[in-house]
Amino acid sequence: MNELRVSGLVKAYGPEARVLDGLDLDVPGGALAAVLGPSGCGKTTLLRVIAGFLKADAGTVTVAGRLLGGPGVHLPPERRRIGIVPQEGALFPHLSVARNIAFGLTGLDRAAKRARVAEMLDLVGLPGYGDRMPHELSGGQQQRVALARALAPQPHLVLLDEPFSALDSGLRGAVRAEVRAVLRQSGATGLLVTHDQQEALSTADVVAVLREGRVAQCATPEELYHRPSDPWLASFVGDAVLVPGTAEKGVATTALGRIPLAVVPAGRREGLVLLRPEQLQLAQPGGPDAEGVVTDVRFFGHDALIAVSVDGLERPVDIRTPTPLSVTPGQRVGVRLTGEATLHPGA
Ligand SMILES: Nc1ncnc2c1ncn2[C@@H]1O[C@H](COP(=O)(O)OP(=O)(O)OP(=O)(O)O)[C@@H](O)[C@H]1O
Repeated sequence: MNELRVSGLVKAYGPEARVLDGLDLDVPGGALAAVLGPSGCGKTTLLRVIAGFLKADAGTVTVAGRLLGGPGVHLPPERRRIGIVPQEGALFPHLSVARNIAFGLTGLDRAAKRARVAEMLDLVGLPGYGDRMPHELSGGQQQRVALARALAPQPHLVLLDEPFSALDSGLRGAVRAEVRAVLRQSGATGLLVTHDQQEALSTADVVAVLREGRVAQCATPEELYHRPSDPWLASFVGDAVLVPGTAEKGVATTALGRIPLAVVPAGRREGLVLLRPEQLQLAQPGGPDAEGVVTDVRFFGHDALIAVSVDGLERPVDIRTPTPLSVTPGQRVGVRLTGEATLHPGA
């Protein structure tokens, strides 16, 4: 299988700038992994080292069991069997769609090349587009051609560097879904670099979050969202409600109420209890629930975030609620908890 294994990768641009600091990452063959992280955390550097454009100072890169880079080994990019889908402007503007796709096809005769180009155009849903020039395509079509070009030489791994950032938001979701489907069909492993957490969660099979030159957590989107390893990850991936609490016998007690814990710590522990805003519900005041005053309402169309200053808590908490809205700022409300939380001891 086409699994990607990155082990102990170190890359510094100078004595002060160690961008990758012993990074480990394993992606199963055929899976699409997203690399997510704050700006400047080293996402592009990681991609460039894997592609072979940059040499690592230490560590190894292996794809489909082949050592591509490591001590004394540095295969050039064209020998790595890695396809690349760069950001916007990826296509050669003076070449037709067919010649763009055929660009990396070496060692095939003309008929075989033509057949492969046609196969790729079918795969990305653009049959008959071979004679068009890139400027005659929409942004979404251009990204599909870029994907076809990357997949044409049958790579083991495809690197996608923020490939959707130039598309408007309406188109982005559809193109993402298509790209994911095409990658699955091709069998290639994918590595998608993005700083858009919604994109990472909705598109990838696994998400690796980079922090300080290493992978802070690599997990399925659901696991990352519901079981982040620490409060920083919780706040970086999605909206987080973090409140002090005490855990005992699998239940956390907080100013918001009591809530079962997904992972039960031994004995009695104190720490930060993580909830997501959709786990908080508005309730009638004067009942058994925690209470507070609505301080702010942010409307998003399908739902809204209601900030509530809860008695006993320093800062307001966010509650995600369906619309139409039933509350206004200044109103006193009850707050009820649902689901399970995680406790981050000593945080
Ligand atoms: N050629 C270079 N020489 C010196 N420093 C560099 C070079 N390329 C990148 N850096 C630095 O390395 C760090 C990581 O850069 P990189 O482009 O890998 O981050 P990134 O996570 O892709 O960022 P972004 O999300 O903003 O694109 C940054 O601090 C950047 O300034």
